[in-house]
Amino acid sequence: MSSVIDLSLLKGTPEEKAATSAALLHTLKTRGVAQLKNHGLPEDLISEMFDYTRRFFSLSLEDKMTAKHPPQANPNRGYSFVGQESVSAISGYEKGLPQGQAVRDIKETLDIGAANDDLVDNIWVADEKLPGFRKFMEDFYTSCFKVELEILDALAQALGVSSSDLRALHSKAENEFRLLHYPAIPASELADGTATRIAEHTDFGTITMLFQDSTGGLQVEDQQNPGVFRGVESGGKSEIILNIGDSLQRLTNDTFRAACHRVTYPPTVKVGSDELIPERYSIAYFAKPNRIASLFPLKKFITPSTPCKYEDITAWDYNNLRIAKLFS
Ligand SMILES: O=C(O)CCC(=O)C(=O)O
Ligand SMILES: [Fe+2]
Repeated sequence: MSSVIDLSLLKGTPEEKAATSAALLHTLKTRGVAQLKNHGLPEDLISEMFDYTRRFFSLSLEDKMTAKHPPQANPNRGYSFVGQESVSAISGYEKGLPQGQAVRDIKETLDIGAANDDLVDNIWVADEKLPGFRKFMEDFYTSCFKVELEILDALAQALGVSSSDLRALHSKAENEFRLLHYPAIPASELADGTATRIAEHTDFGTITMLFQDSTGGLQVEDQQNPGVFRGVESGGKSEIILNIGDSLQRLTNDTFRAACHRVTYPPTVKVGSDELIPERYSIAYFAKPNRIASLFPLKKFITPSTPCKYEDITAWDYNNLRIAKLFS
């Protein structure tokens, strides 16, 4: 079955909406990720976003460091240089596996939040370094929020929960948005397993909407076959790759499990060869519940045969618990 889902059908007849929502749920539960087309974000806008992303990372290190991410995890805003953040510190978290196996991520990132966030300000390079960048990214964030709400409605329908309740949990748009650049490196640098592009992990929020260029290398763990990772080939830059994060896993008491994913060699490059792995750009929009929202599983998912698996915690406390390890 093709896992590319036409999101415009959510605006179709009630039958089309129900079938599309069900297909989304099924794909996420089996494959771990769903590839979405006709989601409403114009192709030109996405091209421009990749263009700005490329231009940001092409600035000198000195310029990028004028917007530097603090050395600690919080506030999670600004530019992180190659080596600053290590995702392997949290690999296996939701599986309860031992953590902290040291693998370096060879990536640089820029973390962005809502322009009007109550708690945390964004950290930008001066506008004259990259005119229009800030405005573009702030607007793009808002456009992603609209798509997020449509996806949440569809998931609510397929799960049989109230879509207004799920929307209410996300009403403040306290989301995060990350630009990523994986520089070109010789394949031999990844050969001994002490470095990768991004180590395996689950995202912390509700859902993640990811855009990737055509380089490849993104892999997701099959939900039915733990330990088996499959490549997610790019269906073009404007495709959204959707995955579930830890917060939705908790809210649904494991009905949905967060998809474990990583980025490594693209399929075109032979493992351990001395070929150059081409650079790669991606953009991730992490939809998160409001900071004050409770992540206690929703009533519908607590039954005699599926007893509650999680303690109560706010989304913000949970998020901070998870990110604390990333920059230590
Ligand atoms: O670069 C990618 O495709 C994935 C990035 C990612 O998983 C993340 O930033 O959480
Ligand atoms: Fe991720």
